[in-house]
Amino acid sequence: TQGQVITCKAAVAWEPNKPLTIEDVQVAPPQPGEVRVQILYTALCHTDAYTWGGKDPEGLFPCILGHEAAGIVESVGEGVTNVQPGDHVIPCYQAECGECKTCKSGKTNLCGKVRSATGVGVMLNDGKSRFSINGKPIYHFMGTSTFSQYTVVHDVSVAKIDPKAPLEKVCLLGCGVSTGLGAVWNTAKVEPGSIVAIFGLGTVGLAVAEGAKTAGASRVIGIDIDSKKFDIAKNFGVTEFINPKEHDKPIQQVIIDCTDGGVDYSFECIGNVSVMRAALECCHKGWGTSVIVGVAASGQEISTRPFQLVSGRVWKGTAFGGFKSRSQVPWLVDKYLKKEIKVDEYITHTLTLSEINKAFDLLHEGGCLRCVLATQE
Ligand SMILES: NC(=O)C1=CN([C@@H]2O[C@H](COP(=O)(O)OP(=O)(O)OC[C@H]3O[C@@H](n4cnc5c(N)ncnc54)[C@H](O)[C@@H]3O)[C@@H](O)[C@H]2O)C=CC1
Ligand SMILES: N[C@@H](CCC(=O)N[C@@H](CSC=O)C(=O)NCC(=O)O)C(=O)O
Ligand SMILES: [Zn+2]
Ligand SMILES: [Zn+2]
Repeated sequence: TQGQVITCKAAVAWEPNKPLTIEDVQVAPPQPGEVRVQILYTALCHTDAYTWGGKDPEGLFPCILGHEAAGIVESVGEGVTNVQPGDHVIPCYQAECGECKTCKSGKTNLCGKVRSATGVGVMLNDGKSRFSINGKPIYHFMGTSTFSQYTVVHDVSVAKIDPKAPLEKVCLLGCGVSTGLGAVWNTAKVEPGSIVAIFGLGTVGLAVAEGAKTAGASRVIGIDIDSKKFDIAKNFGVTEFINPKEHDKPIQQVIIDCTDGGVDYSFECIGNVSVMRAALECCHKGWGTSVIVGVAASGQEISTRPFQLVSGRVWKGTAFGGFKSRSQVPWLVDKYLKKEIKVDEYITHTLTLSEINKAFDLLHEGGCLRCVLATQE
């Protein structure tokens, strides 16, 4: 297949909210600096649903969604040295080139090398898509497009991992689990003894809980409007639960009252701007830090009284938990292999690529954390 166009199955999102259809898609060979990957397993993240739902200002249609996956390198373009055919890899929507201004800053995991292209659904080399159906281009998504049996990614957007790792599990390290852990370890830098509040107990929020537990937090307060989440959350380190629907007072006041003035760290893992405000305002004055992890819909804005910040609270955000993708995803995979972090526990459902619409339905049901799709049926 090297150097040839591959025709394979992919789930195409033609329009927002319209069911995806499985199509025969032509995947062009990788150009210089590109890697063609056979995707074996891909999970769905809430961000896929957000873009499919028309809430993403960068959402372009028709496109191939998907960004939490694992596979094997099929071929590489000219000049690619970091991976070779046969390598086991995790595509990384947050690139790491190591050479651009932001990579070299040492202050962030955001990489600027390919972001301008991935934000408009194309590849950097020629500004075009590698996907087409009978000559009609189909946009890439987040530089990964993993709802396909084959995809093409930039070489700076692929992490080589230990071939011993089960790809049907570690695909989750391509987004949700890594993001939650990193939000605690890299962005907030939670210290032992801290009181932590987590708003939203989906995969991302539960990974925050696991990160907080390993960081030595003394109390981990989980807040969710779905009380069914509470039982499972105990297994990830949540020690106390609050359902805002069961309280008359604003949730920030409920939390302040039960924590002697507020929490040390809070994490918003929903994408709701009102909850983002509550998450900031439940922090302790003088030092409490709130991290925005959730992705809010196009047009939404956050607000609070400036006094909240003047009086010492800190408002931050995180992308991919602050992890440098190509360097640190292999490290996370190794931690999983050493049983130092959970991954299997987040997988509540397994389906095939052709059942992807059912998987999107499941994502909106309380009982689903992550649904992993096998792509090679
Ligand atoms: N910043 C980043 O790098 C990343 C951000 N995300 C974003 O993180 C968010 C969470 O993702 P998932 O865990 O996959 O989503 P999810 O949908 O599985 O979890 C969200 C949870 O929030 C709860 N919830 C909804 N409204 C609520 C409210 N008003 N108050 C309290 N709880 C509420 C739901 O019951 C659910 O348990 C999404 O917005 C996603 O787009 C995901 C991955 C990476
Ligand atoms: N396209 C959206 C922004 C979506 C967003 O914030 N994405 C996160 C990752 S969410 C993963 O599930 C992210 O890493 N953001 C940083 C980035 O460089 O994209 C919009 O335009 O609002
Ligand atoms: Zn994601
Ligand atoms: Zn870079």
